[in-house]
Amino acid sequence: MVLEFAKMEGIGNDFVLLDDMDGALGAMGYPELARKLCDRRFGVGADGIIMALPSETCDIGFRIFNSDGSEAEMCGNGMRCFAAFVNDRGLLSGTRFTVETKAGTIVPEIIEATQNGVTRVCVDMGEPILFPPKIPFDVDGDRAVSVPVTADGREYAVTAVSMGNPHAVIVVGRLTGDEPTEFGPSLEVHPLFPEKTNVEFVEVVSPSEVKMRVWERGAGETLACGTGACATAVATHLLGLTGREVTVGLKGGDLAIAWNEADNHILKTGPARLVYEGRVRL
Ligand SMILES: N[C@@H](CCC[C@H](N)C(=O)O)C(=O)O
Repeated sequence: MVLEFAKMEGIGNDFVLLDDMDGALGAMGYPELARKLCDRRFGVGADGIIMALPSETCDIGFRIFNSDGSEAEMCGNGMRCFAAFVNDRGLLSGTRFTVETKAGTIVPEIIEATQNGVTRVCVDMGEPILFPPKIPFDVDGDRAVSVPVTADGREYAVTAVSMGNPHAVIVVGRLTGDEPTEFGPSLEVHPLFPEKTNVEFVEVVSPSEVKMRVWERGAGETLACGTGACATAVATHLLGLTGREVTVGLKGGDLAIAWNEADNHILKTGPARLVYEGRVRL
């Protein structure tokens, strides 16, 4: 079977995008398809695959599978790539549309049309949720923003934020860059996170700028994570370290995050780029 795909990236977080509006690929099993296509030696190579699907509740449907075949509820960088893919292929008309995901309805808007393969997209990522519910209340009866978590004999102050998918955000003094591979694997499978978790290590540069490195659930260290950048902006704001608008600097580039006070929604703005289009034999 020969499959047509688009290889795209959002600040270095890369994906294989597939049009499955007619459901023909579902029979192959998306998890297996993800493992095969994401393999960087025997496949195309990517952090995940993203499917464009029909939807009964939104303009279009979106599913994301990590490189290990596990399904995630949402993907922030992937959503910008998806919006550019949908727009460039003419799957929908208009520059703003509703997308059904396992994390609810997400609304991307193309704010700068594709030029040299690059599209600028702003995504309404919805509302963040502090979790898990087991997190204790502090002495004043407020919910603690972070909890101590021990993994591999080390203690971390973790702020757990769901953007539909789980994130464990840890503020460190100064990033060395080795944190994801050193500490990510044991935190990803910590029992506090029954669905496993993405792990973000964060250095606060100023009230409007942070640096973040990430270990992703089901994909390992990646160059960037959009939902992770949103979770980071929420955590650092709740910890009193940043304002509601922050630039998150990742290995692959920057994302602008704004947490709107009026409706509690998070807007994430950044680029999406078509790397190439191709055909692969499976
Ligand atoms: N890189 C993504 C998140 C992809 C899913 C994640 N690994 C998970 O399992 O939750 C992003 O940009 O948000």
